[in-house]
Order: sequence, then structure tokens, then C-alpha cells
Amino acid sequence: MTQATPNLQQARRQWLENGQSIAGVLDERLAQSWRRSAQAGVQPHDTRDVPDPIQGAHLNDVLDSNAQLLAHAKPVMDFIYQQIRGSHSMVVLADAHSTLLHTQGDRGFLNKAQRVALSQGACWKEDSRGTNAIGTALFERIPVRVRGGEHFLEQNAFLHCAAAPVFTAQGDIAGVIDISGEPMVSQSHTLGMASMAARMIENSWLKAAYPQYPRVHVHPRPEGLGTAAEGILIMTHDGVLVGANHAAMQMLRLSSTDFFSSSLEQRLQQRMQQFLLRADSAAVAALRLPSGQRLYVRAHASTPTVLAASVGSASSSVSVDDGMELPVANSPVTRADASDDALARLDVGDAQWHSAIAKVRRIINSPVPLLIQGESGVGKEVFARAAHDSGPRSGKPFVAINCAAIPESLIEAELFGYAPGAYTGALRSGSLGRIREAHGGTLFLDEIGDMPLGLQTRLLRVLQERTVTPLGGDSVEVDFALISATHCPLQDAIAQGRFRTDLYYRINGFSVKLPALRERSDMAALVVQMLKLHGAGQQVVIAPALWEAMRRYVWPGNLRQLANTVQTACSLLQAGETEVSWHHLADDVQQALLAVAESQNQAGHGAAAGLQSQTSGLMEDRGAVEEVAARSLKQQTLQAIVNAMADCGGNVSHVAKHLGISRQTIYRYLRKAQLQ
Ligand SMILES: Nc1ncnc2c1ncn2[C@@H]1O[C@H](COP(=O)(O)OP(=O)(O)OP(=O)(O)O)[C@@H](O)[C@H]1O
Repeated sequence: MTQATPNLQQARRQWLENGQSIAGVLDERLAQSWRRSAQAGVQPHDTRDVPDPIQGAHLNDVLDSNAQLLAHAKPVMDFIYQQIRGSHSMVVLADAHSTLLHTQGDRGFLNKAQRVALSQGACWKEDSRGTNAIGTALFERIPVRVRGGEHFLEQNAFLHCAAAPVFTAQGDIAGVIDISGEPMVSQSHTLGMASMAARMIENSWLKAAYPQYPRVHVHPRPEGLGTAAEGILIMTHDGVLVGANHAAMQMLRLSSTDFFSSSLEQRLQQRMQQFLLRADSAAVAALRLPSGQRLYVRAHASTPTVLAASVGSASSSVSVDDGMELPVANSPVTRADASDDALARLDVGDAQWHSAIAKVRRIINSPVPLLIQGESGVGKEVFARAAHDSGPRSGKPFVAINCAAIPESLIEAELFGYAPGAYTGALRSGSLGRIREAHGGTLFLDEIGDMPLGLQTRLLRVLQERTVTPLGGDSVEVDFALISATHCPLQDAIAQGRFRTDLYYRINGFSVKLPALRERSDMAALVVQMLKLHGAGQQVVIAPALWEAMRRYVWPGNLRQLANTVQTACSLLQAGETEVSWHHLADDVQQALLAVAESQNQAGHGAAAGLQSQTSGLMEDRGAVEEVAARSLKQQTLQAIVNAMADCGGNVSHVAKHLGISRQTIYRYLRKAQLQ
């Protein structure tokens, strides 16, 4: 423990018991974190509410969803560990929700860390573990060092930790890298090492994620190019910015809304595309930004001949700062990335979503039945349609049936059809039935877990024999690709005797899980797409404070809720208005997002500053503003838990899995809700 620890313990006790000020006792940012920890109900001595590490299938799911992060982080962790080996320390990688994915360290220290659950599967979120480098760095989105007694939980006072967030290509948090150890490694350079490790992971991931697109490397000094500190920007062949590392975002003051909308040329006010036509990636040019800042730039044109897409009649040279002349090729317009089908159009930047698409492409030309899992509204049907449109059956029917929406008495006739006059009230001409309507194309069975048991037996027969027997008629051959979807694990329904095991294996030739919106790293790209779709040809943007709240909201209704929100907002814009703001939202969404913004505001963040003045007129009564402010992120989480409990028939394990939180957290929320 450090010398400071007893003083800090005493200061914390006096602050908690008598409200004595902690200002000056510790860094203001950590003091804010202590306040948040106390507000979240974390008890410095009592660790009963600390969730247990996740294990087994749940852990595997989390590792799968972070496969890209892990793949790029492990070599960097090896490298960092080589630097600190033997110093009673460890390197830790956690995901964006503070769940530990991988640890590497000295055996003795790993054992010690295990005692406070600094181990794989454990969650180190600030609101359950109190102030700690991993959870606090994720909350603050900046590198954070927490030494000894600065930890909120007393049991963590032996740890000295430095953590830095790792950002995705569009500026969202992907995870965090942390170096933890005993006081002897707690020199200031551990924070620098963690930050450098984060940059190395981002750079490796960014370069691998978009091999088909050209890259621009930038740094304020020429010798900074090629180092871990350089900025890297990725752009499409027609100049649209699709990704950047954190360094580039800071150098160019980019925000996540700049991706997929503004072109690099707009941002740099230089003829970057022409510059990129250079095949020689060794050349360095100097650019001066509109702000006067000078940047040195090197292009890495992966496929030099394809870069002329939007340049059109490129001139033979382009002049940049320092009088450098860059030769420009007049290349034919071709695309390196031929894949522009429906699935590719859904692939706007999220790694999990990208991996689901890549997996489905592997079976798209085969008769393997596909099972899509994911919460309600994540886009399962949209994904299924895109798989159909991108496969060999495109142009043939895509027939979607929601098994939960058709009354049990009608579903049989609806699916299998009936012969003329088969029953009273039936159409005289008979009915083909939805399965036969799908002949040649794709049958999409949504909410298949809700299909009545008797019908499951008949569906199984159809799948085995590839024939349909309409009510009162003879069997007819059918040929269709099958895609099914479910928002709850079918194993549950099997365990409860509500779903046939043999049918499960028939429909689950291959399964993909689509992430919830709150787990996706490409929300900015999705919103930009939606704004384009509903913006009636105008370049519509979102007010910064509102956007900050949207990014932090949990979106229990997923893409459906987000798409409705954007569409409603766009339709409420007055003629000539191009910025979506709070008063363009439906009441319920507005309240939820205002609560997010206010909770941020109270937590000392500037993003939502001035919120009240922005909303005056919207809510004239100060009491109403306070009432909204009182609804915290916790209430949204509680709402998401309650909704998921209803969806999953009260099965806490499945709710935990769906929401990516521990069972203990769910019980804690429900217990608190009951006490209210
Ligand atoms: N990629 C997307 N871009 C924009 N909006 C989308 C996208 N995917 C889905 N949506 C929106 O979300 C809505 C819900 O999508 P979809 O019906 O595919 O979800 P689902 O997971 O099948 O939902 P449920 O489980 O409730 O049937 C769509 O109607 C659309 O408005």
C-alpha cells in the first residue's frame, strides 16, 4: 500500500459519514468518480453486490463478440508484458462493458489479483466496483491511473492500476487495456504504456479492418509518421471518410458524426483524393489545415489504380503546402470492392455485425437452414431479407411469417394452405398457403419459438420430406430456403417442453447472433444512413448534446426504436430546418434522452452543459426539468431489464445473457425496484 492509503481511507470515511469535503484529498476527476460510486450504492467495505465472474457459454459469447479486439490486443499484451515481467504486475484487457476478456501476468500476482476477482469474466464497471482504472477509464473515455487507496473499495487498495480506452474505427469505445501491479510498478510511465498499447491495438485493427480502402497517415511532425502516435484515416474510393484512429480524430477534431458523411477532402480542405492517387507510399507531403495547423501526410494507397473514382478529370499535378508537387495519374474508374449487395449495404462498421455477414456469406449458396438470434428490433428480418437478396434465390419470393402474431387456430391454414371448400368459411378457390408461396425463394419464420407444438410436428415433416399437404388436399413438392429467427434461446423452450429438439436441429443448420444496438460500434453510421433516408434530400444533422445522449442511451427497442426516432424527428423538421434537436422527438424518447443528458451533466460532463437553456420553452416549468433529471440511467437499465424479463418469460439467466450484465446486477436492480 502507498503512504497515502491510510489518509485516503480516513478521508473517505469522514466524507461518507460526516460529509467532510474530499476536495484536495485526491485528484478532482477521481473525486467525481468517488461521488458516482457512492451514488451508485457501492459500499467501500461491503462487496456483496459485486457480480461474480461470468463463465461457460456466457463467457464464450462475450469472447466471441470481442474476437477482433482480442485478436489485435493479444500481440500487444505480449509486448507490454515483456516490459513489466517480474515486477509483480499484469496486463488486462476488458471489453466496452468492463468485462475482463484476457489477463497476462506474473503468476504470484495473478493469484493475488484473483482474490479480488481481477480475472477473466469479472466485470469492473465503476457502478459496481467503485472507482477503478478500468471502469473509470471507460466512463471518462480517457486514460486513468488509480493508485492504492484511491480505489473506492478498500479491498482493492493493494492495486496500482493504469488503464486506457481502446476506440473503434468510428470513435466508439471497444474496450480498455490496463496495467495493474503492486506499488513498485506504479511509476508514471505505466499510464503512458497503457496509452501506447491502446494506440497499437487501434492501429493494428484499423489497418486490418479496411484492407480494400486507401489510408492516409498524418502527424504534426514528419518523423511521427509510422510511429504508434500517428493518425490514420480510412476513406472510400470516392473520398468518404469511413474510419480513423483516436489520434487522427484528435488531430483533426473529428467526431463520430463525421464518418460516412463528410469527405476527407471537406475536412482537410485539400485535394486529398488526388494526393492519394500517388502509388508511392514513401512520399510525405505537408498540408496546412484551415485552422493554420500544419500536418505531414503520407498516403497508403492499397490499390493505386482504383483511386480515381470521384476525382473525374484529375489534373496532372496538385499543389500542396511547401510548394511540393505531387504527380497525379489519370486512372480508369474501377472499384476494388465488388461486393455491393444487400448484405454489404448493412455492413456499416460494427465488428460483430460484420462477422455475422461474413459467416452467412459462407452458406448463402448452400441449402443449410439459417437461424438468426437477437433481441427484438435488432434487425433480424432486415438481415434475413438481405441474405435472401444477396443469394441465388434473389428475385424469387421472400415470404415472412411471424409465428407469434397469427392466432393458433389460423396458423395451420395460413402456413399449409387448404383445398377448395376444405372448411366452412374457407375461400372457394382454396389457398396456396405461405409455404408454397415461398416456392423457389425463401421462407422466413420469425419468432419460431412461439410456434404451437402440433404445428412444429407438421413443419418438421415438411422440412424432412420437402412436400406440403394442404388441408383437405394432396401433398405437393416445395423448394425453399429456410431462415428462422428467435429473440429468446430455443434451448429454454426445449427444456420447458415447448419446442421439439428434432425441429431445433433441422432449423439450426447454422446460427448467427445479431448484437443489440447498445453493443454496436457503428451507431453513427446507422444514424447518418437514416438521416439520409428521411432527410428529404437535405443534409440533416443532430444537435451535439442530443447526439451525446443518443450515444449513451441503452435503446431497449434497438434499431426499430432508433429508426422510428430518426424518422419522427425528420418529419417534424420545419421547412429549411436541418438540425434535429430535442423538440423534434416524441415525448417518451425525449424524456428518456433528457434523463441521459442530465445524468451526464450531473456527473460533471460538459457534453450536456446548457441543456436546460436549450430545453427552455420545451419545459418551462423548472419542476418538470427536475423531474426528468431525476430519471437516471439506472431507470433505463431497470426498464430494459423489465422488458427483457417479459420477453424471456422471467428467466434471469437469459435476461443476463441478452443484456450482457450479470445475474447479480439484475437481482440488485429488481430488489431496489421492489423497495421503491
Ligand atoms: N440496418 C438497418 N438500418 C436502418 N433501420 C433498420 C435496420 N435494420 C432494422 N431497421 C429498423 O428496425 C426495424 C426492425 O427491424 P426487424 O423487423 O428486422 O427487427 P427484428 O429483430 O426482426 O425484430 P422482431 O424480433 O421484433 O421481429 C425495421 O423495421 C427498421 O425500421
